[in-house]
Amino acid sequence: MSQRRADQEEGVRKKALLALADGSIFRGELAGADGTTTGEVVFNTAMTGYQEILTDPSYARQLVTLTYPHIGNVGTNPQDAESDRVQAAGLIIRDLPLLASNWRSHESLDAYLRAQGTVAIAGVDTRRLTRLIRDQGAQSGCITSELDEAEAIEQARSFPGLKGMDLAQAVSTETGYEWNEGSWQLEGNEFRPAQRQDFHVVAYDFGVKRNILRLLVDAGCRVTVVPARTPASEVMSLSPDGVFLSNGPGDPEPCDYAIEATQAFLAAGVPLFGICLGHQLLGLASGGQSVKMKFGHHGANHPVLDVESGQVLITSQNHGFAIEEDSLPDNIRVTHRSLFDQTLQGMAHRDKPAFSFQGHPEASPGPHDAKPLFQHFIRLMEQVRAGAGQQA
Ligand SMILES: NC(=O)CC[C@H](N)C(=O)O
Repeated sequence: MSQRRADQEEGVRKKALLALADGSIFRGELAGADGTTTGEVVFNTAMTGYQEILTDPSYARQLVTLTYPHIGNVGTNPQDAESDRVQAAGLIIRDLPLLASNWRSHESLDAYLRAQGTVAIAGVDTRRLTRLIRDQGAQSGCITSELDEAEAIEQARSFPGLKGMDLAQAVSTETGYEWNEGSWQLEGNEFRPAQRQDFHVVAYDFGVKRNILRLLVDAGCRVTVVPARTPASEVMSLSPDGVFLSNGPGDPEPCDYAIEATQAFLAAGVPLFGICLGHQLLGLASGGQSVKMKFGHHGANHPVLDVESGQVLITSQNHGFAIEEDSLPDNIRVTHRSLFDQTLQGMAHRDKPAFSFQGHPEASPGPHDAKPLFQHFIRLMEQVRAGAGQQA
């Protein structure tokens, strides 16, 4: 059913601007909440999944530019959120359609953003902005419906950038909980209930996306989610078959508590699977180094080479930091590389049951080519349980 967006007409007409730290100004109209927001400006090239992107905790403190020009066509719904709220610091789009139309839609994007207090700007020349970021690198920005140009530039410059920022503990859950919900099913428009619970997985929440937890449940895991700063000893007392290191925002390097815990799991030979920030933490815990990328990878169609099989996976990506392949010790083998820039996309320990992936096998949004990695984690837990193997 179509929803007329009469309630947002006023908001769309109100002027807003985006200022970058380099002094660039983009003029547009306010979409979402009135006010001012700052963060690191990045671009995402996915053509679908704006609600999943907005609610992905890995986007904390970032102003997300969506390069697909029409954003809002299918409205928003309660099921597609990857966490309990909008996590991106702001949204930058070309065109906010006048109608939101989809059988699952509950609310227009504009109304949703306003309810969430998220400042967004529409009518921006996102192609110019994306080229600027691609050429000069991600930079700090400010979206405002209330400041003048000079004030907005000053605000943009006051945002220090994500390098050195530990945001994982800022977005993590305060208390542990059990997660029992499987993936969303078209039939019945509902989430698949947990079926088997063959393995107990403790999942660190550094900003975890719900679809990761759902795919662990689908794969036959009982999932206990724990806060980012939970010591390894506490996790070990839960007798997990495996430990999962989640995605999350910010720089992995200052997360010393998580790096330390990961080292303890490696030493104990517990099966480990890391996604995105979790991959970076495994890299650091293994002796590697992380770097801030020029503008990162944010999209849903990035080709990644599976080094051993020679297969190319089309993947979902969202990261601004990376582990440097050259910094990895000899006991790590490279399993995946980006075909865009050859950066490290996946690795495994040769002598421990630990592996990780830089992209997003849970997609949401994006293609499912890398989804078999969840089965790989299951096989690893099976092998360790059977005492048959120590390699990822
Ligand atoms: N999605 C993620 O987990 C992102 C990891 C990290 N914050 C980065 O930007 O590289």
